[in-house]
Amino acid sequence: MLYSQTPAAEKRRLFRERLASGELLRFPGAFNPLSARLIERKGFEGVYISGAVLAADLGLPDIGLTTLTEVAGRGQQIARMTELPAIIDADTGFGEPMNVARTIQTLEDAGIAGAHIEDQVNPKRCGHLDGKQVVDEGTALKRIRAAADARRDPNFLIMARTDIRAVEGLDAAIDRAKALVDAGADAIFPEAMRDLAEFEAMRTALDVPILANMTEFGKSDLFSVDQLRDAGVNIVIWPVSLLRIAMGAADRALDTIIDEGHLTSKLGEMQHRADLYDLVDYEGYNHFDQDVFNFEITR
Ligand SMILES: C[C@](O)(C(=O)O)[C@H](CC(=O)O)C(=O)O
Ligand SMILES: [Mg+2]
Repeated sequence: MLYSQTPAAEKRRLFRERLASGELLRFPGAFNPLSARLIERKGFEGVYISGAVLAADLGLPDIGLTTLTEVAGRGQQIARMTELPAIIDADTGFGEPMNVARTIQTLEDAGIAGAHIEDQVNPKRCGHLDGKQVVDEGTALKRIRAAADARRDPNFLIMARTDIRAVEGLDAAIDRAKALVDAGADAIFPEAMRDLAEFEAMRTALDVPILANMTEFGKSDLFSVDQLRDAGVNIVIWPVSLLRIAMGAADRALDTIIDEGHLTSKLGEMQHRADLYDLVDYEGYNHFDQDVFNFEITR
């Protein structure tokens, strides 16, 4: 009822414990707070909060237009809806290293379990677009040092994302990732890896957890959970997938209204009212106070 019962510090502690176990943790992207509940209900290990989804949700391209306030606000709304740890996309940290420090503290306050900061130049763009540019190593390391020094909860996961693979190749990505770990990154998000061998090379080169981004229609092939586990990946995200699926379904449903004049043929594809009520726990509110809510739904 209402919100998550697990305090943020406890979510982070449990997340660190699971990450240390070496198992592959699956983090689908929640495109809103309600979908975070669904992800938890299905038994996933965590929730990813995507910058691309937040931008798209606002009708914006993913080119660094969103602000820390917007990202932290949406992150808080999503994180507090689930007992699962949430990892959030903090883009380039929203400015200079001092801004990065403030970003991390703000995300801690929002109840987030970890964040990734990337080494693109400002303004950044989606990691799967052409024409990306990355900052020099010194600037990238400063961002991560600032992030690691700023956190107050040592269990808040600082993940360094490097976009250098698409610009300078795999060897440069491995060198950059090693330097980012030395600067204090707890985990590495190697962006736009092309194939499994590249993930394996990253795995061999690093002692910290690595993340695989299984975003569709991008530069990486799409691998299964089993393939990624075998390659030694520790966290996998499907950042935009649920939004793509929901928007695809919405698009088709609008066509159906135009073509058929009603949505009867789509009922089987819809989340039933009973399932929605179950997900938001109407029953819990009913128990809390019969005067506030005393409604039953039957199929
Ligand atoms: C992971 C990512 O940073 C995101 O914002 O979700 C994007 C995803 C995408 O645009 O498909 C990315 O840059 O990979
Ligand atoms: Mg992003």
